[in-house]
Amino acid sequence: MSELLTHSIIDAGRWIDAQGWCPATGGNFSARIDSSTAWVTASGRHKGALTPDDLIKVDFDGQVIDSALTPSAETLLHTALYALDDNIGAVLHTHSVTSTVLSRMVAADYLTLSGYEMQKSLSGNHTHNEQIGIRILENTQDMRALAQQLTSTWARTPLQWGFLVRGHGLYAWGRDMKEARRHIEGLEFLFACEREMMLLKK
Ligand SMILES: CSCCC(=O)C(=O)COP(=O)(O)O
Ligand SMILES: [Zn+2]
Repeated sequence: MSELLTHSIIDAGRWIDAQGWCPATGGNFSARIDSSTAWVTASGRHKGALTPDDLIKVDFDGQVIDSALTPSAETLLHTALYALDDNIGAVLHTHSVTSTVLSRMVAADYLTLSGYEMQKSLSGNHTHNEQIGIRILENTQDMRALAQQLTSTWARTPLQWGFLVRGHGLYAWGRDMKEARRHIEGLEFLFACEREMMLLKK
């Protein structure tokens, strides 16, 4: 089971790198093991060339279990998501050009999307006609503060599919790695469309 999980992270990393969404050690990934632990990528590794040795078991306080390696600097965002929603099985974080730029072009707390058929790539969406909001959190190097932003926004309104961190990148999740991959791919596609629309309107 654990081997399946670790390989799902390694495969996701190769795929994300092939899309150009995790340049220069950017991004990090994780998969839930059980109700209190997850596998997360080690900090500072190129996420397109991960091996099983680059994966670390952590608890939901971000504490390392049985490893001398340093987990992702952003581990607390992954573990906060697992603690917030028992249905989250995998989390992917990308540093695409589109997510980085778009999150700086929109000044508001939410990016609103509507009118796109590809909204249906996000679970629970059955029409292009709905308005969907993707929360934009303010970036900070203080991961406890960023995890706190996430937790307090969630307490007001639970988030779905993913969120942006301004000038930084995208987090997306799913019930399992397959769904997390669909959500990150769907969101990246929708963001690319939105960025293109904004540029054409200028
Ligand atoms: C050059 S990447 C800057 C850190 C970051 O935002 C990231 O996603 C990667 O950090 P990690 O510690 O997971 O390697
Ligand atoms: Zn990052």
